[in-house]
Amino acid sequence: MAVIDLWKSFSGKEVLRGVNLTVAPGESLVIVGGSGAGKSVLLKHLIGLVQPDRGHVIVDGEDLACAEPERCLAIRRKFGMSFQEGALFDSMNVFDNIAFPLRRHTRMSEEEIAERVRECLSLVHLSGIEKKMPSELSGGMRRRVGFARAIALKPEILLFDEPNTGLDPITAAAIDRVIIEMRDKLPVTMVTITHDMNSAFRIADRIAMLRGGKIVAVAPPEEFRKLPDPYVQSFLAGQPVEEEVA
Ligand SMILES: Nc1ncnc2c1ncn2[C@@H]1O[C@H](COP(=O)(O)OP(=O)(O)OP(=O)(O)O)[C@@H](O)[C@H]1O
Repeated sequence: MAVIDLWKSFSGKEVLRGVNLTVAPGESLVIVGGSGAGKSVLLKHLIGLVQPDRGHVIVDGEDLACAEPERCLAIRRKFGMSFQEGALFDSMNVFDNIAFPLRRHTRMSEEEIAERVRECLSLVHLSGIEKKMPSELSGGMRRRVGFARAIALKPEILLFDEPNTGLDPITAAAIDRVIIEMRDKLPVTMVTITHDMNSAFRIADRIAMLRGGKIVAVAPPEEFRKLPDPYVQSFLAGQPVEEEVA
C-alpha cells in the first residue's frame, strides 16, 4: 500500500500537507503524532472513508482516491478496521457482533459462520465467550472482540485506531501481544495509529511520525529511538505536543 502526496483541508484548515508513505506486505507500520496531527484523518483516507483534495492511496495497484464507488467498496473489503474501544454493537452478543460482517458480506452458512467466529475468538484468546454481551466484558476484552470482528472477513490489511486508549498498562501490553500474534499468524499487513510510544515500540516493524501534515520520520523502532529530531525526542520522553495546523 502506498500513500502519495496526500493533501486534505477542512474549512480552509490544512490537515494533511503532502503525506507520503509506503507499507510493505506483511509489515506492521505504526503512525504516531501529537493530538490533532491528522492521524485519524489519514487513517480514514487509507480506507476510502474520506476523499483527498489531492494525492493518491494505492492498494494492490489501484488508486482508492480515483476508484468508482463500486470499486471503492471492493477495495475497502480488503481492509479490516478495529475502532477505538472496540465499537461493538451493544445490543448484540459477542457471537452476533463477529458474525455481523460474515452475514452481511458472505454467503456462508450459519454453521460455517459459527466455525469462523470460533476461529477468530480463539486467535484473540477469548474462546467460549460467544454468548456474553459487550456490557459484561472488560475494556481489554471488548478490544479483542473488536479485533476478532475485524479479522472475520480475512482482510489483507488491518487498521487499528488507538488500540490501547484508556487501558491500564498491563492490559495495554496484553493487547499488544495479541496484535503481534495476529501479525505473526495471519497473512496480514497492519497500520496502527497511536499516541502510545510504548505500544508503538512493541508492535511496529517501522514507526512513522506525522507532524505538520507530513510524515517527518520513518524508521524501525531501534533507529527511531535514536533520531536526533527534537520533536521526536520530546515525544519519546512522553511529552506529546499539540499540533498547530494552520
Ligand atoms: N470532518 C472534519 N471536519 C473538520 N475538521 C476535521 C474533520 N476531521 C478532522 N478534522 C480536524 O483535523 C485535525 C486532525 O484531526 P485528527 O482527528 O485526524 O487528529 P489526530 O491526530 O487523530 O488526533 P488525536 O490523537 O487527538 O485523535 C483536527 O484539527 C480536527 O479538528
